[in-house]
Amino acid sequence: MIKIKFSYSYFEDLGESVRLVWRNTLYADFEKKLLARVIKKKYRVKPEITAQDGYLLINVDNPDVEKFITFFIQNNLGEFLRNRYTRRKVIYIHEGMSVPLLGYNAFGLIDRGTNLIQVRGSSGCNLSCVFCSVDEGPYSRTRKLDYVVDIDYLMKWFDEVARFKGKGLEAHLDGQGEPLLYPFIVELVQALKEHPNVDVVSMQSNGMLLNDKLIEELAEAGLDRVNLSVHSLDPEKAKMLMGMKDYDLNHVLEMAEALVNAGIDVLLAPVIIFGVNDNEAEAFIEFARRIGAGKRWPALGFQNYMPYKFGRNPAIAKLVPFKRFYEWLRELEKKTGMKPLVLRPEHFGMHKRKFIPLAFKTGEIVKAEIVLPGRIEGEMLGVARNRLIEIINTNAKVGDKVKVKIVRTRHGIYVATPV
Ligand SMILES: C[S@@+](CC[C@H](N)C(=O)[O-])C[C@H]1O[C@@H](n2cnc3c(N)ncnc32)[C@H](O)[C@@H]1O
Ligand code: SF4
Repeated sequence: MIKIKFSYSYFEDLGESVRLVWRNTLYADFEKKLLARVIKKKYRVKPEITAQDGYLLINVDNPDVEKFITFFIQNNLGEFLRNRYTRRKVIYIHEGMSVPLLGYNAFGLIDRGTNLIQVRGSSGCNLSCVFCSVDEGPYSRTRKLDYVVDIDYLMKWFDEVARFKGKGLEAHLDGQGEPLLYPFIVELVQALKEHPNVDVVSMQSNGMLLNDKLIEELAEAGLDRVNLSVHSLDPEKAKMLMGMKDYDLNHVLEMAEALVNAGIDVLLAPVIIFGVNDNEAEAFIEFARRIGAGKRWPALGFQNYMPYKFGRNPAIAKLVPFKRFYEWLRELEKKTGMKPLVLRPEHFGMHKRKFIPLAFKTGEIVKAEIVLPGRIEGEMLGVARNRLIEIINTNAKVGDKVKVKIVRTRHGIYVATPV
C-alpha cells in the first residue's frame, strides 16, 4: 500500500474522486478513474484508490508508483486548481509565465503615487456583501475565475517597486477579494515586514477567517494593522449585509479584540449605507473604544457607500454626497469626542512619492500579447512593455498578438480596447 501526503495539504475521499486540499484555501479534484488509468498504463496494474486520514492510499506494492503519481498530481495541479470558497477555477501565476505584476487591479502591485503600495496576492472572497464594489464571493455573477500569485514571484516584483519608491513604505494587503484567502498570507506578511524599505504592513479584511492561531502567526510575522470591515453590530443585519447566512458577527468581534491583544492595531471600517446602518455609528465607536482599537492609527474609518459599474448595487442603498458624509462625520466627532473620524493621509503616515513612470499614454495604440483570460466576460489580459493591460470587449485568445488602444492609465492600471 502506498500512502501519499504533501506538506500543507490533505486528501479527502469524495467517492468518484479524491480531493487535494492545499493550504486550506485551494483544492484540486482528481478522478479516481483518471489516476487508476495513468497508473495502469505505465505499471500494468489496476490499483484501487482511496483517501483516509488526509492520505492518498493506493493499493499497489511497487514503490515507483509513489514517485510517479506524486509527479503526476503536482504536474497537473494547475489544470484542476480551484478556490475553496468561490469554487472558481484558479490561475496560479509564477515566474515561468512571464506575467508582469504591474498594470492590473485583480492581482500584483498598485502604486498610487504615495509611500503606500497595495499588494494583491489573490482574488476571491469568502463573503458576498450586498454592496461589494467588486461583486466578489461565492454568489458573484460577474467574476469567472480567480488568480493566485506565487509568493516568491510577488516578492520579486515588490522588491523592484520598493527599490524605486525608496524607504519608509507601507505594504497594504488588500484586493478584489479577501486577503486572508491568500494561501501564503503569513509568509507574505513576514517577507514584506523583513523588506528593508518597509516600515508598516497592514491588511484590509472582513475578519471571518481569523482564528487565535492565525492571529498569533500574523503578529509574529509582523502585521501592524488590520482595517477590519464590520458593517453592523446586529447579527441579523450583519448577515444580510455580508450576504452570507453563516456570517458569524460574534466571532469577528472576538477576533477584533484578539488582534488588539496580540499587538496588531485595529481600525474598524464600516461601510455606511444611510437608512441602513448610520444609526449604529455611535455603537461602532463605543466598541472600538472598548477593545482598545486605534493605538497607532485612527480607530475608525467609516466609508461612504459608493455604487460601482461592476459591483453589486443593492436597491436599499441610498447615495449620500461626500460633502454631507463629511458633515455627518464632523458632527459625530463633536458628539462622541472620538477623533479623528474625518481621515486624512497624514493620519496613516502617508505622503506623496514619485510614481513609477507610466508605460503608456491614453490614446496610444500598442501591440500586446494575450497571456491570460480576464475575470469578467469579454476581458483578456495582455502584456506590452513589461506591463499587464486589461483588454475589454475582446474575443482574442491566449497567445494572440493584438493591436489595442489604451483608454485608461490612472495609477498605472491600464485598460485598453481592441482596434
Ligand atoms: C473590496 S473590499 C476587499 C477587502 C476585504 N474583503 C474587506 O471587505 O475588507 C475593500 C473595502 O471596500 C469596502 N467596500 C466594498 N464595497 C464598497 C462600496 N460599494 N462602497 C464603499 N466601500 C465598499 C469594503 O467594505 C472593504 O472595507
Ligand atoms: S466587500 Fe470585501 S468581504 Fe465583502 S464581498 Fe467584497 S471583497 Fe468580500
